[in-house]
Amino acid sequence: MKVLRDILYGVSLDAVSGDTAVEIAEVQFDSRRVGDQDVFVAVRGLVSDGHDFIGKALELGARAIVCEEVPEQTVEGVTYVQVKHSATALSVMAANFYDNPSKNLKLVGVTGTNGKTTTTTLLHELFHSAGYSVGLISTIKVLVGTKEYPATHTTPDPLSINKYLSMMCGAGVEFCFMEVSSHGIDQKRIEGLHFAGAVFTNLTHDHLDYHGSFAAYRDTKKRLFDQLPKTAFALVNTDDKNGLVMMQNTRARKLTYALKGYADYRAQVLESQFNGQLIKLDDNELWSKLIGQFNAYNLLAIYAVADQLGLDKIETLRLISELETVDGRFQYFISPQKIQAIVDYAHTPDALKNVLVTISALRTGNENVITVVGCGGDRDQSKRPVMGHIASEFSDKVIFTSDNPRSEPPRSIMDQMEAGVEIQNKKKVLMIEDRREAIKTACSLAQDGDIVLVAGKGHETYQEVQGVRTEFDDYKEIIQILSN
Ligand SMILES: CC(=O)N[C@H]1[C@@H](OP(=O)(O)OP(=O)(O)OC[C@H]2O[C@@H](n3ccc(=O)[nH]c3=O)[C@H](O)[C@@H]2O)O[C@H](CO)[C@@H](O)[C@@H]1O[C@H](C)C(=O)N[C@@H](C)C(=O)N[C@H](CCC(=O)O)C(=O)O
Ligand SMILES: Nc1ncnc2c1ncn2[C@@H]1O[C@H](COP(=O)(O)OP(=O)(O)OP(=O)(O)O)[C@@H](O)[C@H]1O
Ligand SMILES: N[C@H](CCC[C@H](N)C(=O)O)C(=O)O
Ligand SMILES: [Mg+2]
Repeated sequence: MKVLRDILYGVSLDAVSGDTAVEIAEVQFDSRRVGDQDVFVAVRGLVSDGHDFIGKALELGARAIVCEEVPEQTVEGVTYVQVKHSATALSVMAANFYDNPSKNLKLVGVTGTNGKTTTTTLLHELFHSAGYSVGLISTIKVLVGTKEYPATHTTPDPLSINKYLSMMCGAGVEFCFMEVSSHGIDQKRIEGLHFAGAVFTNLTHDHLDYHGSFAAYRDTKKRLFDQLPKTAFALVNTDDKNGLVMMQNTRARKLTYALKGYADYRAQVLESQFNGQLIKLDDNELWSKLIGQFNAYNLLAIYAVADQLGLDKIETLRLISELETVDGRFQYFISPQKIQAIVDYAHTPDALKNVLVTISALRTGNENVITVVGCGGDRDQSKRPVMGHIASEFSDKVIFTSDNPRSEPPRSIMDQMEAGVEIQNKKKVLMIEDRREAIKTACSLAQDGDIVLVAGKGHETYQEVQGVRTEFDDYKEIIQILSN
């Protein structure tokens, strides 16, 4: 039990009616979860409005209501708190309710279009192998030390975030690495968190359906850096043209990393192969099993974070050289018939291009590249023709297929991808709606030495159609097909 007044500490209040000294069992933002003596925060969403569920929350026993508009009919004995912005209030309340756990460990947020899961997962691995107890909040999973919980979002809702952080504090976790998505920032899921540092990986085309424009998407990402305290570090990739923009208004210590331009932390790729790459990092040479220039950026970022958090540089380099590929990120398999398979989570134009350019550069002869790719339903439609163009331009054969069509007809998503294919590349394209059939066909077209890239779903273990998820795992599928 916590006292409402304490839970509201730091929330900017417009008006209060009723007692704020009441005891509260839990904070809730979903009326369906409300129990006796909870405080219900009514948040306006994209589909519905939490204010419409205040009555339901009261029926279920809510003791207090936090909202932007107090209902005309109020209930005796209930405390009503009016705020400007419920979602912001919810985050601050969630942090208070769990005793501000982000202040009791070192929390580092990683944002950017691509590389968040890779960077945070590698940081978790690195610090774990350096002997620390570490937390992770990512697209793939949440880790409290080594205990694993399933992820629902890349950046979960504020109650979940603070609950996990509080569990981490209880388990003696010293560092937590967390992905910060633009949805998370926009929906104020990270408000009220105390960050020790933040990293910006890059900014390219994604989520324009949600943010409306690239500028709005960029400004949303920037808010993570605007929010940092003076004691934190802000580490940005300055090879990305928006790197410096991120730091414009931050109070944090400004740090940069780059492969191309001048920066505080620098690296250079000296040699690349299918089994890894040789990187010069801070004047030391390092062999990593992670492939592609984009991973050189990720490795440089984690090296810089480790340095900022006080790890020994030489020990860090040794540990980085032992890091394994993250699930579903450039996962490589070579079949008995010498067909090379790569499963990668590239689901944005930039990621797809990076992966295909990396594959091209690693080709030793005239192996063909056969790409299987789709685009998610109910997500940014404008990236579909761009991804269609990239897939066909950088592959010898491309099969457009389904990738979580959600509520959309798969064929129409595939048609939008195909619309981006230039006339001279049209003959490279096949359209196979069923993803399993698409992968099978790609494998049957492949000859000795050829490369089959299956892009877009990476670690995902399901295919989502009309709200129903059926088991599907690209990596398992392709291994099974190629092993028979
Ligand atoms: C588009 C989007 O981000 N939507 C998120 C948003 O939902 P919403 O605005 O539709 O909420 P709503 O259904 O309108 O409900 C409004 C309020 O009424 C409440 N409600 C609703 C119904 C009811 O009976 N009672 C009730 O109290 C809801 O709990 C909510 O507080 O708020 C919900 C509660 O926090 C989120 O679960 C939901 O994520 C949906 C499921 C989602 O798919 N989000 C994706 C796009 C997302 O967030 N992705 C990013 C990553 C992107 C990337 O990595 O590239 C992420 O961080 O995961
Ligand atoms: N630093 C990087 N720059 C560009 N592309 C990258 C980088 N790191 C990874 N990628 C590509 O992007 C894909 C997604 O990587 P990752 O899962 O790490 O990104 P993310 O930012 O977590 O994505 P999401 O928004 O879905 O959470 C990878 O499979 C790879 O193709
Ligand atoms: N976090 C991203 C993941 C996209 C992965 C892709 N497989 C899809 O389902 O669109 C999103 O929700 O947009
Ligand atoms: Mg991620």
